[in-house]
Amino acid sequence: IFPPELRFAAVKLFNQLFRCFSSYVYFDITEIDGVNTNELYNAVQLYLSSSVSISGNRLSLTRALNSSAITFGLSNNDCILDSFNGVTVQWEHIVTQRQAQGYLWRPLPEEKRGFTLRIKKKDKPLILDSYLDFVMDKAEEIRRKNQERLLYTNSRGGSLDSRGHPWESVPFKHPSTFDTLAMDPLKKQQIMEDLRDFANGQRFYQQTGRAWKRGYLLYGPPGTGKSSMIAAMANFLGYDIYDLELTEVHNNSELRKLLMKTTSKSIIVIEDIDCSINLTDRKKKSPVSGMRSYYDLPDFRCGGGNGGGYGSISGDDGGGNSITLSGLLNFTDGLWSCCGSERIFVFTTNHIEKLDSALLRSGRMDMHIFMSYCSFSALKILLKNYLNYEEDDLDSIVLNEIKDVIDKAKMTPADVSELLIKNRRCKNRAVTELLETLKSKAEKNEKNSGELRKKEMGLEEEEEQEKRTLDSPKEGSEFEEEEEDCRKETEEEEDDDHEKNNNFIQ
Ligand SMILES: Nc1ncnc2c1ncn2[C@@H]1O[C@H](COP(=O)(O)OP(=O)(O)OP(=O)(O)O)[C@@H](O)[C@H]1O
Ligand SMILES: [Mg+2]
Repeated sequence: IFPPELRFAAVKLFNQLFRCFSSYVYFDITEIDGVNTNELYNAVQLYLSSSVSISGNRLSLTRALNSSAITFGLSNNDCILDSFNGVTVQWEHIVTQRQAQGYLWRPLPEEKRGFTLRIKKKDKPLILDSYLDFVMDKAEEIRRKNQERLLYTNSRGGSLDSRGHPWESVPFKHPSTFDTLAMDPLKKQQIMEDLRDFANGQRFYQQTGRAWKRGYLLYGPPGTGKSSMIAAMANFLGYDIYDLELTEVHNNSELRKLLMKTTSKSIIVIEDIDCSINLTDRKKKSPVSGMRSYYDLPDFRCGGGNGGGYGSISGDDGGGNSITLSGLLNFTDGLWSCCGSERIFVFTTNHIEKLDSALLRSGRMDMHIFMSYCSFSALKILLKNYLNYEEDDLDSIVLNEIKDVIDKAKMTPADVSELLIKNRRCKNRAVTELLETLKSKAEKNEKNSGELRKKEMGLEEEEEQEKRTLDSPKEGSEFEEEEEDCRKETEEEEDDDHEKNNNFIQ
């Protein structure tokens, strides 16, 4: 009976009256704002997926491109309550049919989707100030967690891609985690806590006026898990990895450009740093110039031109065609290192003694982590991961035997895991072979160290002998000794006189 316009006006009036007297305010977040996609809508959807989980009756499931996880979402016209700082809010997912449209340059979906946020009027300031920011941050975190991580490399040697990017990326799917990493559990815990503190430390870094970055140096013999640790760090934090190949970088400014093109929340890795650049103490005098230090000198690069070893020194001092140590130091700790934030630098080396102390100081390499040979606690982790062995499953006699020899054997986790993989079908054989290998290695090491000790003792004796022959009295020295004695006596007499005089004066 009523014309539609009148009916629409009446509903609108009723709604307005209702909202006037209601103690709630409503915010509509539509999927498409005009013709642009509304970022907030996607963020809310993702955020709610973490709180909805699998508890609802009817949920919508999505899996985005490049995502490694399925996310749950609210179904059409469903509601969910959320609380933030003690305030309860309600989200409603509203889906309606879109009315027929005229010609659009970009066709819109047939359904009109949006979230309506209902909050108490008195809570409005709190919600608008921080809740929506919180939702955005949380959504970003979930997105990062679900998204595949990327491994970037600069192996193109400085050339840029069509978008001006010097880095090439591939999906990063390394399965190493802190659970699979065999090392002392206490040390592992410390590293994990340090990483967690770093990732949650935005306010701390701001308060203390420090750039939000942290450096780790992983050192130890080959096969002790340095690269595996980097992968575990990336998986733990959900960061991308930039694997910087220093031998592909031609000069300091190229290094800086590479740094500028890295994103936040990433780990920048330089593996085998001692092989990539000459990193002797920058205070040492250069053998070539005599005046300038290594710090000022251009780098002697590995594998450059003359195949292996450090390349030759060019006449250039930094701005030209090779990286210098100072360039690298600026890269890790200079003003440029803080473009972007939340960066972790990881350097690895087999020879820490070769590195410049300037590179090792706190602020550049904040934490030095020694990756050691396989210890008993590390072995237990490997046995559990590779053979599904718990400590109680093993015979205590065998366990004690292993405990006795494992440190002396100096076997790397890589060697141990290889042995376990080889025998993974027969657990008993794996353990017996492991024990045998450990014993024979321990014996060999002891024999070697005994021989070395003997050699050293022999050398020491020879040196002593040489010293004795050099120190043996020469002709005329007796007279010198007598003279020395006389001199001492006169000096003592003089001192006595002085004392007497002094006493007297006093
Ligand atoms: N601590 C460890 N925990 C678990 N697995 C390990 C560990 N160390 C080594 N491995 C195994 O050995 C292999 C080699 O280890 P990784 O590449 O991490 O050693 P690395 O210390 O980086 O050696 P390099 O100095 O030669 O680069 C890995 O594939 C991993 O499976
Ligand atoms: Mg490695």
